[in-house]
Amino acid sequence: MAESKDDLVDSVYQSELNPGSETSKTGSPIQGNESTIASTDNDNSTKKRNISETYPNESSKTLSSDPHSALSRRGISHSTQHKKASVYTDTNQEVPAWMRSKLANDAAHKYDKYGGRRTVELTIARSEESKDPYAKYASPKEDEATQLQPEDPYAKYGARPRQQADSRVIRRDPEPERKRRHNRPEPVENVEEPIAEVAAYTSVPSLKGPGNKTDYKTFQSNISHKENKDINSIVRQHYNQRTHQSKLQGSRTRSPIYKMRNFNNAIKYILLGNWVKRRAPNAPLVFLDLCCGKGGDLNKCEFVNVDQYIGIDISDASVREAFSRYSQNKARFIPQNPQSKRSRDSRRYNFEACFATGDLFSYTIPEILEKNFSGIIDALFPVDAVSIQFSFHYAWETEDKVRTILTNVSRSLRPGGTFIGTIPSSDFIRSKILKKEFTEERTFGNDLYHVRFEQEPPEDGHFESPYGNRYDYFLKDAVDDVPEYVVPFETLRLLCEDYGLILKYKQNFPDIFNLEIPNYFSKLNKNLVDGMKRADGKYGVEGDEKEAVAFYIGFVFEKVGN
Ligand SMILES: C[S@@+](CC[C@H](N)C(=O)[O-])C[C@H]1O[C@@H](n2cnc3c(N)ncnc32)[C@H](O)[C@@H]1O
Repeated sequence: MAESKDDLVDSVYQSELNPGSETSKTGSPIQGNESTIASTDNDNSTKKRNISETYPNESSKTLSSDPHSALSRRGISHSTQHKKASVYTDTNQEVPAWMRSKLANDAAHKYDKYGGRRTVELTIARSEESKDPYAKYASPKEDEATQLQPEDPYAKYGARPRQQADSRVIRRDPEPERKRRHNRPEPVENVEEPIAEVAAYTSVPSLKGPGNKTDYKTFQSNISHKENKDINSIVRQHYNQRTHQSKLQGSRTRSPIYKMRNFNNAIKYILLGNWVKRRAPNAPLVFLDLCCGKGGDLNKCEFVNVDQYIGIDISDASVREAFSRYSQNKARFIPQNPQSKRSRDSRRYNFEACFATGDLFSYTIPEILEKNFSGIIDALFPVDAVSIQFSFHYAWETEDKVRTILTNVSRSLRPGGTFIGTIPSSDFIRSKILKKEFTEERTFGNDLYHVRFEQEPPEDGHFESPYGNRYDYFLKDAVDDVPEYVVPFETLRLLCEDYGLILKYKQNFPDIFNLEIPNYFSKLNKNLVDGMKRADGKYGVEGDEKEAVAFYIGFVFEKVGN
């Protein structure tokens, strides 16, 4: 267990603290020190958390009657102008109330507001799904009239023992004092990998990418001894490598999945556009992006008029990229209230943002954020929307991980706030199993994507436990056989209820697109729309892409309470 916050921190990146100046020494346009990036290595493989056995009473903080004072970004910047990010701060100095109690108590009681776990027995009802909604997505045995069976009754699912510490994970040394003093981001490098494993990058002939405009270098990861690594290590390495390579690949429009990427982005625009809601007309809109990656959803946050963005991801290279993307596109002057933001410059980000590196499936959000953004929980939480896009499936290795991320979601959201995500469809997977559309290598898919199960999936499509049902996922030019886990949706729905999250919406990607895109065509960026134009002149995906996108669903839960 981490004895102190310092145990959790390997390095911190922060824009130059330079109130009054608009340009930091790193060249990023900043205002005060509001644009801050923090990196907290929260890899759980070498640490354990102490989670209490009962939830404390839900203590959703009521916002101050003046929402601007309660949630104001200025509030944060003012305090931090005098007091740099908390890593530099003596713990004896003034700290927020919740943190004082934390410091006074055993570390085990830290962040009680974020709660612990209780062991609950869920009786999972059988899915009422009676027809196969995936029959229309091309499959070799489409004609065989195979009915979907009802969902497995996961009446009982014990948590698996916590993963043992993995000594193979190379931890970064604490950041040298010199770097801390200068508060500068480190140059991008693959910090947790031995040099040999990143040789592919050092041997790239030109750092400017392929010389010929028509060349495109398809992404391939290079992770050795995957079989001996835990999922966090593989995932982080994979997304770190992807971040580095994406700069060298050539024009994105040449990617074999360019249309599919645009399609997936359109889905996310639709989901966020329909479900991110401001609390009140004059209240700032706060958005928490869990597993934010390279900040691919920053544009969508501008689209839905976010005022404050918080992004967290386990991949440090991705987080740095997200911060850099944000810094380069941040509006020079950000209107300070939602009304004046009607005149916001839509080509820029008219919101404040902060980014941190952390393992969201093993640590609470205060543990990840507070060390570097002292007071942030009091100032910005609860938030209006929590988003987790294309990432939740990595958590379904163990019940512990799923409960930790759901605690993070639920404790972060205001009542009425929304939890919005995209995950692989368990119904789609079951449909593949039932139709026996698997090769002998336990694989289904096509030239664009495939799914390979670690173990023979049960013939009736009902996995014994809802957790730990691992497969390797491949998507050309994006994901290179990275392990993921089945997310049995009915289990997710019932678990969410347990966390005060009620299902409002669930739809597969093709249906989201077909039903909603007419409302969005005129609102979406022209390049995005043009990037979905098919050979037949219509818009959407085609060929192998159809099945690859049908693999996913979007969901929305709402936090209940008052
Ligand atoms: C497919 S990417 C999605 C990125 C982004 N949400 C998007 O839609 O573009 C999955 C992301 O999940 C992140 N991730 C996986 N496990 C994580 C964990 N335990 N904690 C935080 N982030 C994690 C990865 O680093 C990666 O950036």
